[in-house]
Amino acid sequence: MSGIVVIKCGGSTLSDLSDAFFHSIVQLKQEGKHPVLVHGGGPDINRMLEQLSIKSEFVEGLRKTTTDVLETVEMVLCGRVNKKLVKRTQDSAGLAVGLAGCDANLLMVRPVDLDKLGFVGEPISVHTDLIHSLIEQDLIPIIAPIGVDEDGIHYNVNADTAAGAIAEGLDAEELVFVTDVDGILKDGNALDHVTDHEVHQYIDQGVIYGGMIPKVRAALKSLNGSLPFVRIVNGKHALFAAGKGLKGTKITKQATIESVS
Ligand SMILES: Nc1ncnc2c1ncn2[C@@H]1O[C@H](COP(=O)(O)OP(=O)(O)O)[C@@H](O)[C@H]1O
Ligand SMILES: CC(=O)N[C@@H](CCC(=O)OP(=O)(O)O)C(=O)O
Repeated sequence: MSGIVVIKCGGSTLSDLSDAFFHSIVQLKQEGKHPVLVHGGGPDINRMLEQLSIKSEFVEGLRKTTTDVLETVEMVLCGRVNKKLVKRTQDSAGLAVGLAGCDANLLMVRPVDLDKLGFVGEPISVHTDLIHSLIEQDLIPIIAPIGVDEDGIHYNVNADTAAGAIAEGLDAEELVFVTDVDGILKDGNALDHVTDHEVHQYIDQGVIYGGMIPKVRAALKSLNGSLPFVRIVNGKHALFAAGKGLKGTKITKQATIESVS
């Protein structure tokens, strides 16, 4: 199916997303494209864990996920955050269906490292039939990043990683990371274009760090598939419908930079 646009909404920007943002996603659908939202919700998870006095820590950017943490992550992502996004989309006259990667075995994963990280999953395959049928019914899928393994066990998946895998699995024509900065910043300025080669350099130099690392890693992985470029944009001003012109940073492979600029 052509025209699929995967939009990853980061937890960092969820409270900044405007009505215009959701209107533009619905408009994109009306223009014949097929938006699919994948969301995070790290800050909301942190707040709930704190309220419940459940300790959690990050190991190399991934939340160590015990059984208690997993239960809280599912509650926050599949319950609160997912349904808020469904509401915002429907308030903008779209019809949305909220689901998680464990529904209908959409996002199949394996544990990254059970001893070190607990129930943290890395995607191994994506079953796209359900998403395709939702799209065919003119619905906008909104997906929480909970994966499932072949034994039916649920896992917490970094939302950037989940979005990259889902974009690849759906053969999306676009993948956009919506976050709380204007793109990849270097010396205080957002870069227009960055190549895969430069991304590696910036990670080594410490220009790209923290929460930006899973985004660029997911972007680089997707560039090995069908996508010619991946964007990182600020949720405060991102608008998707035709003619709006998404700003932010475009990540491409070295060889394709000229053809997509
Ligand atoms: N070079 C960079 N340019 C922009 N942001 C960066 C960079 N390196 C690290 N970051 C950090 O990445 C953050 C975005 O990642 P994260 O907080 O995980 O957001 P999200 O919830 O949207 O996934 C930015 O707010 C910033 O602190
Ligand atoms: C394994 C892992 O770290 N999962 C993330 C899932 C949410 C997420 O990625 O949210 P953001 O996009 O807001 O960062 C977590 O528990 O925070």
